[in-house]
Amino acid sequence: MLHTYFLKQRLFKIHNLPIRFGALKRKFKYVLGGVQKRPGHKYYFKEDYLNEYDAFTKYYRTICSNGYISKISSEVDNMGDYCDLYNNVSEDTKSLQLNLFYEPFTDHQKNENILYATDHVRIQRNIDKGNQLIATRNLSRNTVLINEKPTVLQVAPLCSCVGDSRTSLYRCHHCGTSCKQFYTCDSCNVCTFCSRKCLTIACKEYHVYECFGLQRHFWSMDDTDYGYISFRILLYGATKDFNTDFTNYSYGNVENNYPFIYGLESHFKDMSRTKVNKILYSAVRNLLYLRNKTNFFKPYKTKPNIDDMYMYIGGLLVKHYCQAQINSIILKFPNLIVASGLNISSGSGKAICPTIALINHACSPNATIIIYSNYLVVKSIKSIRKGEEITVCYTEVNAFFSVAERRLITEQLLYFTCRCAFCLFEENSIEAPYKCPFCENGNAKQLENSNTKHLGMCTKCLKTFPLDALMKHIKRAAKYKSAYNKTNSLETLKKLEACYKQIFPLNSLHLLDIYRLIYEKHLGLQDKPIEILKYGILIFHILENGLCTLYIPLLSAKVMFMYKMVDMKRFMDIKHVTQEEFDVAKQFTTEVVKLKKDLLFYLPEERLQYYTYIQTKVHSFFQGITCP
Ligand SMILES: C[S@@+](CC[C@H](N)C(=O)[O-])C[C@H]1O[C@@H](n2cnc3c(N)ncnc32)[C@H](O)[C@@H]1O
Repeated sequence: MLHTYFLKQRLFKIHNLPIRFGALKRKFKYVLGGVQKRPGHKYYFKEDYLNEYDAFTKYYRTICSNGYISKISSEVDNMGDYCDLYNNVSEDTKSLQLNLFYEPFTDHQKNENILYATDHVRIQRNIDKGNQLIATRNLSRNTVLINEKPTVLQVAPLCSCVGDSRTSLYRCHHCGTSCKQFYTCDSCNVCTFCSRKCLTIACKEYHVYECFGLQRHFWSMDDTDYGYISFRILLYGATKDFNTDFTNYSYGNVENNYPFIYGLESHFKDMSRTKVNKILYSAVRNLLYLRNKTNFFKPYKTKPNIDDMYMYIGGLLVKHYCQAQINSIILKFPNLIVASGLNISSGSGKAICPTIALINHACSPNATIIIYSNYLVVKSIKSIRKGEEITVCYTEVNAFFSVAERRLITEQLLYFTCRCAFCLFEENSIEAPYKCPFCENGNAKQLENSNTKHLGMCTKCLKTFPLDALMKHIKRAAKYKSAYNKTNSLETLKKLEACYKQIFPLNSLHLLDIYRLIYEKHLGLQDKPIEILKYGILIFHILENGLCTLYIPLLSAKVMFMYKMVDMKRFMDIKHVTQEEFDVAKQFTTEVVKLKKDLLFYLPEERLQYYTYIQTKVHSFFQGITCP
């Protein structure tokens, strides 16, 4: 029995295992995956990651002692006969396979320091989010930023018991290309490859270990299970001697991307116990499969301390499972479904792309990931300013949920509290709502401690100040608010606005609500156009400040706003405005005119011409107006 075997191997004396194993590995110079190891490689464990490793060994010890290990072990040992995978595939299906979506990108400048990226981006460290990608110049929409081939890929193999093979589309198991002709592995007849080269590499590097399991659906391959991809990352690491050294400062290496996979975020420590147990179970299962059903460990069987090796691999499987959860890109291939009308259950999967994994999440993102056959391409979906962070949306959250709802989703599913620009802005308005008397637009909060109950502290300059004066305004504001709710009078609302300006920063959401009410409910065509312009501009300023970037609804709203101004009969009659009003209006119209470049790629030509006409008209009006 396996557990007795492990017992014999003194598997449980593992407290100082990393050090012992480091020495062990150097001693072994072992052979993995049929590839002869080069001598002299360094092996080490990073202090930070001992936790996954320790957790695995502890779990293993527990399930060995309560007999559970024999249950998993017999599950692996009794894996049934393989199914009739692939036999049902007709000739017709084969003729449906086309490499429709291959689109090589050759026209962009390569980044010298980041593998697969264009020179439009660079890496920066952020205290809250770790690595982030930053735009090195102003970018227009639809710009290619990264064009990456997955380092590790999971493509669910085609099988009649998983999906209807007659309407399925084939993808290369190794590189993901959708292909016209394919080759299959002789022994499993399950995995399809686009070329003999892919087949040979796959068989040599990892397929030899997975072949048996794939025939028997050992891995579920569904969206929420990362057992298979963690196994594949491990096998990729094995071909690179688990070498996690990177000597120069550039990010990514085609020859050995394992150090960069190894360095990916895992959030192991943030996961719930149930989740961790699921991962540990998957790791044990994979480990037993490797041990019982493949010759992965064969080169070490005769060596002492083979038990250390098992624990080391188990720890890595846990680590890679966690990393895959956080960093894999789910491949749905919707472009293929739309274009071909095919069910592509066989074509879906996951990809590990260390360069794309540098991109952080945002609830209002400025880039997206597109799948082109065997490439994953990151393209901008908005115009991006130089220095702005490149972001994509990881999950089904969007800016229309509240910050609390969005954070609940990222915390539960992805183990981090979202700190994107949009969330921070909203958070500040809720958690530290007050105006700081010392710095412009600083957000201050009330200190919680009972001794300091009447003290406020600015989150920006960290200075404290008495809240008494603010409290007076807050009381007064409450009075005005209830009065407004009863009377709906513009006069009261303006008093509330004045009061809010004493309490909240000028770009706060509280003031936005007031401006919106005034603009949408109280100002009509009979009012002074300059008043309308003033409140409209205030609304746009707050929105832009919050959203941090330019995006299409905001842009078209701005132009529609200008259109409204042009349409107002009395607008053209304005002869005199105050210097202040004039400056604000001029600055705004100049900004809008500058946006033409952005509009250029957002709008069809007819609409663009129309919008440009409006912009120019209002702009020239303000250029021509006289001031006292
Ligand atoms: C795919 S990685 C992105 C690169 C990562 N910053 C790094 O240093 O490796 C995802 C991880 O980045 C961090 N992250 C991404 N977006 C974030 C956000 N909006 N707020 C806070 N952390 C974020 C989280 O730790 C998340 O698990």
